[in-house]
Parts: sequence; structure tokens; C-alpha cells
Amino acid sequence: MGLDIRTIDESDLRDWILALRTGFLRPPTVSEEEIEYRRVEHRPERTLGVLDRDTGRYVATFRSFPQQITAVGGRPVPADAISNVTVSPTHRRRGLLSRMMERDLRAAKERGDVVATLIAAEYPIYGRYGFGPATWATEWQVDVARAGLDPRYSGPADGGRTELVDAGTVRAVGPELHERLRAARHGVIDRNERWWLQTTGAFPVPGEPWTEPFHVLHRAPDGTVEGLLTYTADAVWEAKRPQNTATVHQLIATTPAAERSLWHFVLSVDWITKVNSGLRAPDDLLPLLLPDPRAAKVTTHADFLWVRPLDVPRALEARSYPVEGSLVLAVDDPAGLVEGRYLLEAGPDGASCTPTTEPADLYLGAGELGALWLGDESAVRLAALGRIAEERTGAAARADQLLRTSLRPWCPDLF
Ligand SMILES: CC(=O)SCCNC(=O)CCNC(=O)[C@H](O)C(C)(C)COP(=O)(O)OP(=O)(O)OC[C@H]1O[C@@H](n2cnc3c(N)ncnc32)[C@H](O)[C@@H]1OP(=O)(O)O
Repeated sequence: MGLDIRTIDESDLRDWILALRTGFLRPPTVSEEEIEYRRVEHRPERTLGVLDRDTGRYVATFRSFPQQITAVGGRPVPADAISNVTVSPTHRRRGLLSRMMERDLRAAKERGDVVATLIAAEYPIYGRYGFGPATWATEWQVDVARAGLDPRYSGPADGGRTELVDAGTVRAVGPELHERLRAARHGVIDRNERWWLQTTGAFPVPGEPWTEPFHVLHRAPDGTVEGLLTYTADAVWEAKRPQNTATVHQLIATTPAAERSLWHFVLSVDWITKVNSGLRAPDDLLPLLLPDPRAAKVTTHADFLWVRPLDVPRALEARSYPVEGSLVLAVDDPAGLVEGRYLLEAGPDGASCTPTTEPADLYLGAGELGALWLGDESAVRLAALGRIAEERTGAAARADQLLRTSLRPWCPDLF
């Protein structure tokens, strides 16, 4: 059977999309709108497909694109973002994903990307390629009546204000607000113009139903935009009683006051009895903002963004560290991309990370380093699980002091 991995030019897009839809269990038809939608973001050199020469069908898809991800401390690093990974059911478990992944990661390393990122459809797929779960996401459903908020709430107490705005205003002020968030919160990824067009209805995803949402801005007393909330609501009444659920599509804020104000806003809309929070960081303020936090029921809690280091010195030098310390990390990487022993010398004033021959403090795989990099995972926990090995007593605890963060990382966006 002839199976060629190849890059995809525009003339192959229809057949490639058919394979993508097949892998993602979407009906196997391709509309002109979908081809146009894909064409706009198409990067031929970074879109891979596998052609089965016997049938002339594409049977696998893989796409990557440039991304900026914020490291701990606020500095962005270039990432190889991977998406649209499928292998058709006729060709599964013959190593096609492994071949496409190997090719893409090697190209990313040569290009100089610092990490690779993806959102895993299923947990067991990507650890073998050196990825580790680096951020987690939690979704709550709030029972508004139980929450105990003041029913007379009429707006932020700090002199700021909330205002309903249209999609055009969101496109005008949202990107700059998001850039400020991205410069402050580790785990946040960049959003391009297309992202804003798509999420405000100007460029909807073909075949997916669009409901125009409500948009709310929080402005500080001086008028600065400090937060943005986007939500939709259903229209359900039972025996003359409203039973409406609001679903939050995004809530981003650059100050805790703005974050609290926007949660208060959506939890105080008349007729809304339930609020679905959307995917938040597990340590989001939401539950503890409520007089009765048990009114917020966890409906999803799972790994979200996976990270794979491609350049250990640059990844570790890009982040900040709360205390002085040094560590020798022996990184195992069967793919050979970051294999080696590295000396990290770090502190609040900066860090250096260099290859070394000194004895190792910790032995760990590339995926474990990916899970630790954004400060979420604990080296002590990974050592207890036998996933990393401590060569010097106390090295895992020292790694946690250096690497962990007081706020957990948050990646708000699917890609
Ligand atoms: C970033 C994203 O796009 S996430 C979306 C991922 N896509 C999907 O989930 C769509 C449905 N699934 C698929 O299309 C395919 O099953 C894929 C892409 C997940 C895997 O493709 P395959 O070509 O079958 O994978 P491949 O044969 O290279 O597998 C390599 C190894 O991973 C394992 N593996 C692959 N998929 C899975 C899985 N879903 N669960 C557990 N193990 C898996 C294989 O068993 C194999 O293990 P081995 O090395 O020990 O033998």
C-alpha cells in the first residue's frame, strides 16, 4: 500500500478537508464555504496529509501554525501550535500520526520554536511524543438562587461601570485588552484578527449555527477597558417561571475588580437561573466570589493545553523565578530533540540555562518538563508517581520552589 506524507497545496484542500471531516466524525461532505474558510488560514508548508495512492484518497491530516504563548512572568515565546490531527478509521494504528508528528516537530525545532503546543482530543495520545499536560481547565455551573448574591446588585462598587456593546466595539477594543492580559498571565496564547472576526459573527465557522451573543465591557473609573464578557442565553420558561441558562463564551479581565464585576453582572441578569462558566483556570475566582461557593458545581475538570519543549535553555530562560536556586535536569527524549543535561541557575533577576556535565538533580522526560514549565504541575507529585527520579534528596521540592506559581496558568482558547 503506497502511503505518502505530503504538504497540501490549495488544489488538494477539498480532499484534505474530506479526510479531516471523516476523522472528526463530521458528515463527509465539503462545502465551498468550508474550502474558502480553510483557504484563508492555509499554510501549504505546514499542512500535512497522507495520500493513499491505491484509492487516491487522503487518509490523514495534520496542521501546525505559529503561536505565541506567555511564559511565567509574562514573556511570550514562539510555539509550534498543532491542530487538525486525524487518521481515517481505514488507516488507524499503522504509525501515520507518529510519522506526521516526527516531521512537524523536527521542522519546528529547525525553525527555532521554543515549545510545541496542542489541545489533546484524548489524554493517552500525545505523551509518547514528549508532550505533557501544562494547563488544566474547569467549568462550573452556578445555581444563581443558591449563590446568595445581593439581589439588589446594580453595578460595580469601585466607581467603574459595565456597558453592553456591539460586535464592532468588541473588535475595536478587544484585541488591545487581550494583549494586556497576555502580557500578564502565563499560559495565554495570542489571538489574531481572524479569531476576533470568528467570535463576533463576522466570519462564522461554516456549518456551525451562529447565535449573536451579548457583549459587556467593564471600564475603570477613568474609562479604561479592563474586562470583556461575552455570553448567550436560552429562553426556557416552566409554569410561568424563567429557567434560563447563560453560557459564558469568554470572560477576560486585567484586574480582579473587573473580573469580579463581570461575574456579578452575568449572575445578576434577570431571568437567568443558571450560569455555565465556560472553561476557566481551576483556581478561577468564580466559586469563592459567591457567598455560597457550593452553588458552583464543577461540570468539567480536565487537562487542557499540552506543551512539548523544543529548546530547553530558551524555554527555561524565558520564564521568571520567585527565588534564587539552581538545578541540574537530565532530560530524556527518545525523539532526540531536547535530550541532554542542563544546568538551570535562576532567581528573581533572571535565569541562565546551559548544557552541563555536572551530576543530575532530577531525571525527567520531555513531557514531564512540558508539564512543569508553566508552573502548574508539581515535581514532588511527579516524583511520588515515579514519573521523575530524584537523584539528590530534596531536588523535587527545590524544583517546585523555583518553578511553581501562585496563580495557575490559564489558556482561555481552543485551537
Ligand atoms: C491536536 C489535535 O488535533 S487532537 C485530535 C486528535 N484526533 C482524533 O482524536 C480523531 C480520531 N482519532 C484519530 O484520528 C487517530 O486515531 C489518531 C490521530 C488519534 C491516531 O492516529 P494513528 O495513526 O492511529 O496513530 P499511530 O498509529 O501513529 O499511533 C502511535 C501510537 O499511539 C497510540 N495511539 C494512537 N491513538 C491513540 C488513542 N486515541 N488512544 C490511545 N493510544 C493511541 C497507538 O496505539 C500507538 O501506540 P504504540 O506506539 O505503543 O504502538
